[in-house]
Amino acid sequence: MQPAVEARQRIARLSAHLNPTNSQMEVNTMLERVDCRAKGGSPGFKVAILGAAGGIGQPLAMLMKMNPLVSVLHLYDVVNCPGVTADISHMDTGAVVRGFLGQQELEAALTGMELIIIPAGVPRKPGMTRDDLFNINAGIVKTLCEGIAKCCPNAIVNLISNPVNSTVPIAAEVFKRAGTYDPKKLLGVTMLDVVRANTFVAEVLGLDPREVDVPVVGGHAGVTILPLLSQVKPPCSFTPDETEYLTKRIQDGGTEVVQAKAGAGSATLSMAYAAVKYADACLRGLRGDAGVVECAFVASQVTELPFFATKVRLGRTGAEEVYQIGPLNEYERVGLEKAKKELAASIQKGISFIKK
Ligand SMILES: NC(=O)C1=CN([C@@H]2O[C@H](COP(=O)(O)OP(=O)(O)OC[C@H]3O[C@@H](n4cnc5c(N)ncnc54)[C@H](O)[C@@H]3O)[C@@H](O)[C@H]2O)C=CC1
Ligand SMILES: O=C([O-])CC(=O)C(=O)O
Repeated sequence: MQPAVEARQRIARLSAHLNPTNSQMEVNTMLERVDCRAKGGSPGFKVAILGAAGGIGQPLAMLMKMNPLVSVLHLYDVVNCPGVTADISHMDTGAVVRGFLGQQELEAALTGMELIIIPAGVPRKPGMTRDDLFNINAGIVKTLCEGIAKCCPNAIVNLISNPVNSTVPIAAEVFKRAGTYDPKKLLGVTMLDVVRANTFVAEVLGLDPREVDVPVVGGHAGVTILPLLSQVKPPCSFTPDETEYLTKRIQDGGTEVVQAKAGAGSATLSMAYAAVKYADACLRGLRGDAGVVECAFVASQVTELPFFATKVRLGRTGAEEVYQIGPLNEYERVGLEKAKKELAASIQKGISFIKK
């Protein structure tokens, strides 16, 4: 074809794409066509975000588009995805971005993906617990995981949707039913608890949060969030008052944001930051980097419970090693018993949702 003709046709396609009378779906299709030179061939991983148009999804999509380990970024949601995709796709970073709208495009969104991040679902309002989200979010997570089992059974899954203590067991049961369950690849994201713990502990110690490492074990709701202040690095000690203040503030960090947002949702920006920090660790593990260790809520034999959050080593196949809790002081031993009691019920609730 003559270069001039080709250029005119390309401009015609672009003007069609920019025509405000296009429906959302047409814009979506045109975006892929206009994107014809972008083959997604740069080195990196293929990542999908499910719930990409939400409060967490949008900043998460932006930060993943900035991650040099990502070559292809699929954005999926049941609403507003074409707009978010168009917006993010203009960023001059390496990852090729494609948008997918609605259940009929879920399979296309998932096919070929290596890491799936799921922030789909409703957030809390003041006065609610994370468990109050179960009735809506359980069904959403089930449907999305059925799609993953069918279209990308080998992908690593980072599950953010609450209540994480129940949605991770739900996902495991869906994958077991489909015959695709690999416990190493299903990771409940508890990174925000660690991010908060590092921040609040650094404040008390007068340190830079980037120098602080606080293991947070158990789960992701109230008393199941158990910061291990006796294992903080750099080594330090806390008074009983400091221990009480820090433990409560870390456990109630989510509620602090829900109340401050006063009905407009829960943590989104700090969560997107934490999700990207965690996804980046997963991608470095997949690449084969040594010594990538972060906390996550995973299938575990560390306690008598089938799932528990501790530090895990991330490698080419996912969570390749689940670390023990380590030595606890008396305050933490009491906290662990409370955490396990609540966790056992939340895990069972998730399992029963699929088995019923
Ligand atoms: N694990 C953690 O540390 C944290 C978890 N969360 C949880 O993350 C979830 C999302 O929170 P936000 O982004 O603030 O909520 P949001 O309501 O702003 O966004 C959720 C998005 O999910 C989409 N969605 C709903 N059903 C869907 C489906 N079937 N398939 C695909 N997408 C679907 C919605 O259209 C919306 O765009 C909530 O359950 C919240 O509790 C929030 C903060 C921290
Ligand atoms: O508190 C919520 O509902 C959201 C969440 O999980 C968190 O911010 O830790």
